[in-house]
Amino acid sequence: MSNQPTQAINEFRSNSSFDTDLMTCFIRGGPENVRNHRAAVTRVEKALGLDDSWKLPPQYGEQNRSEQLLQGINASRVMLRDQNDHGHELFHHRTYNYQLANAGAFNQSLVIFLPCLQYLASPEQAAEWIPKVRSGAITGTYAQTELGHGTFVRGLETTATYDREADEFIIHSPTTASTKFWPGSLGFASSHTVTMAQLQIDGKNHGVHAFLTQIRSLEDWKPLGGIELGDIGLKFGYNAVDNGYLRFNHFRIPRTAMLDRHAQVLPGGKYVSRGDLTAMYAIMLKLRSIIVNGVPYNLAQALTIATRYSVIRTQGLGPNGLLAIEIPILQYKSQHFRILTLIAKSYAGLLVGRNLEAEVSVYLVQLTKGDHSNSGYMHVVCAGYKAWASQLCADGADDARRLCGGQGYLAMSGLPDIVTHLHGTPTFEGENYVLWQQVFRYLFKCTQQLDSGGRIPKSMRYIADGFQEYSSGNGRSSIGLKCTAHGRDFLDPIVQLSFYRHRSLRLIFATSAKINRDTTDKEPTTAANAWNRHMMSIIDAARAHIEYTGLEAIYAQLSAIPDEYAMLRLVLDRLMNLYSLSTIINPYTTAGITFAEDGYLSFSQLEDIRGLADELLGQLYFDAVALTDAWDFSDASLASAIGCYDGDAYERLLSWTRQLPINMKANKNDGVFVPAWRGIIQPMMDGLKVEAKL
Ligand SMILES: Cc1cc2nc3c(=O)[nH]c(=O)nc-3n(C[C@H](O)[C@H](O)[C@H](O)COP(=O)(O)OP(=O)(O)OC[C@H]3O[C@@H](n4cnc5c(N)ncnc54)[C@H](O)[C@@H]3O)c2cc1C
Repeated sequence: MSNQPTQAINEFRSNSSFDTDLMTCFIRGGPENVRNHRAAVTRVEKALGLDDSWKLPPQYGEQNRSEQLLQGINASRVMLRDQNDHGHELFHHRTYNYQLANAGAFNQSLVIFLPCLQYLASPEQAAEWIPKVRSGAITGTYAQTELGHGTFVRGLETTATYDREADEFIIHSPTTASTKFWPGSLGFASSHTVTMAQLQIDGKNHGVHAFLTQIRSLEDWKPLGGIELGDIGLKFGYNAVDNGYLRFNHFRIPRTAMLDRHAQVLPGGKYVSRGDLTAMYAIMLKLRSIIVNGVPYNLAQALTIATRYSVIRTQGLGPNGLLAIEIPILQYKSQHFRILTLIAKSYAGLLVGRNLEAEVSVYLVQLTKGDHSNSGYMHVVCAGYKAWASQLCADGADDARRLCGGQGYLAMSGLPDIVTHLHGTPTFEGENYVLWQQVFRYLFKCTQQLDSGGRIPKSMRYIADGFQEYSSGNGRSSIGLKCTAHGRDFLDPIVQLSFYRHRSLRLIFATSAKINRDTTDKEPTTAANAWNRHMMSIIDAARAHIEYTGLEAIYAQLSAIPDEYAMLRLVLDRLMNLYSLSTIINPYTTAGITFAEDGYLSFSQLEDIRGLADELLGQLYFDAVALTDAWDFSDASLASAIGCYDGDAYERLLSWTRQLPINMKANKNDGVFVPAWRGIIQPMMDGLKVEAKL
């Protein structure tokens, strides 16, 4: 190990402005959580043989598809066992290496299959099945998506037809497009699924319902008769899990296998609806909030690697090429800006996620009391934050990868796996562009209510307050409004919230006005066409609303920070100021246009904001390493040759490179890669010699 990089990285650590351990406790929710989590991760890493950071992690060897899956299934087994042996649920939502739980073969069982039973099953069904899932006696997944339909659930084609004689359902895949395709752990790791299928009784379709379906024998794990299934192959990411396909050929299950908390089929075929959507809402909201809470960790993983590497890597002789020694790349302003604004986003995601979790918990209690009054609002909040957080973190992690230059493109940097994993999140559990529309649909309804003199929910009060100012004539009445702040005013959260609020109101009312105009003009178009025509404005407005309420959530969290973390206020304030201001002036995105396009913020105000962002970057420079250390990722969980805690990137990368099986095998043959030499290169050379003679 060489000392130089460790010294460089430690210099940052000793110059940071806050206590890293205290920040870890803040991030993880207290010292006890930190201790328990560290102990569990250490046990799992040891059991998987990952605890020596100088040893090449197995995934960088020559793993084929089968070996990747085996490694993933084994890791999942170890996590499940650790939870059972030590009585905790730390891996229910995230794996030991912080991937969302659906990336682990049996974790899928806990993150989605289990909640389906908790919220969709009757008490009797739940009592029978839940203990089996918790202990691992059965493993399950959630089979909704089909080849032909993912987003549009009503379009699913799998059928569950009631057979009165046998008192059973016949589950069937009538077309190629109805093949279940994508569910995690479906290929080989699950014994059961919750299958979403169209319920048919006496030729009448009752819509999509959930059926607990055993798909494999618990004796020999063979697929049951009438079932064809398997893995869907290599994916962009998520390769340690067996996302699978499944076809049903008139497969029979008992009538009691329909999860019947909110609808039941009685013996003889009578359909009884309890009209209770609680269950569906609860699961969807919970899963989305898990994503919102999970993805900032993945962004922070990518940034931990990129920050450590940017401190130890030196390249070039300074901005003018005039310095005598090469400088750490973090000193280049573009690197400095990108890393710190991304770190700010990871903390923004953490705080928004925390706020959301609290809101979801309150809502779930309301639901258990039969109070649905908040359902529309909570649906919007979870959909919007899921779309916001998944995009922010996926894009951010990819930039973190680019921040490491060529090395970031190496699998052994750990970054491609983090990035590709994150890039699944904008797609599953509600495709983001579809979710943005759901957010706006709710906002649009609010504006229609106000137009007709009605009232809107209290949680949307800012829209009611802005109604007079912003609503008339395509939002034109807001055009003359100007922000009056200048200079250091922009560091005031109230000022920041005021221009996020302005932008959101303006876009919501202007977009609503455009849709209304198109549906009521002389040549009216249908509402659906108007919607489609203005979809990009719709997405802009929905985003602006979520970014405004997200910033409110961030400042609400900061103002309620417990006393024991008061010492962190300064650095967190700086970070959140940087997050809020750099969203407007970031030269790499066009998101800032909507803050200024109507003249609300002037050129000189934007310059003030740029100056303040610059000042914040300077204040946070030496905090960069500590801000990422504080997330407390072990070396094994990062699986990065260039991002280990000691900063010894070059030595470790070269060591791992030498351990690559392809190099080890070649070295046994004096550095010759025999199959390439014997099979291709040698015959080619021989051919060239013959040609040359001719
Ligand atoms: C890693 C991963 C894990 C998954 N795990 C599971 C699982 O466990 N169980 C399961 O059932 N499924 C799973 N899925 C499937 C996933 O839920 C679907 O892929 C997702 O719902 C998107 O649906 P789709 O593939 O049909 O995309 P499509 O809906 O076909 O989307 C394609 C494009 O069309 C656009 N589009 C579609 N509809 C609209 C619209 N109304 N307005 C505007 N644009 C639109 C989208 O924005 C997108 O750009 C998983 C997927 C991934 C990637």
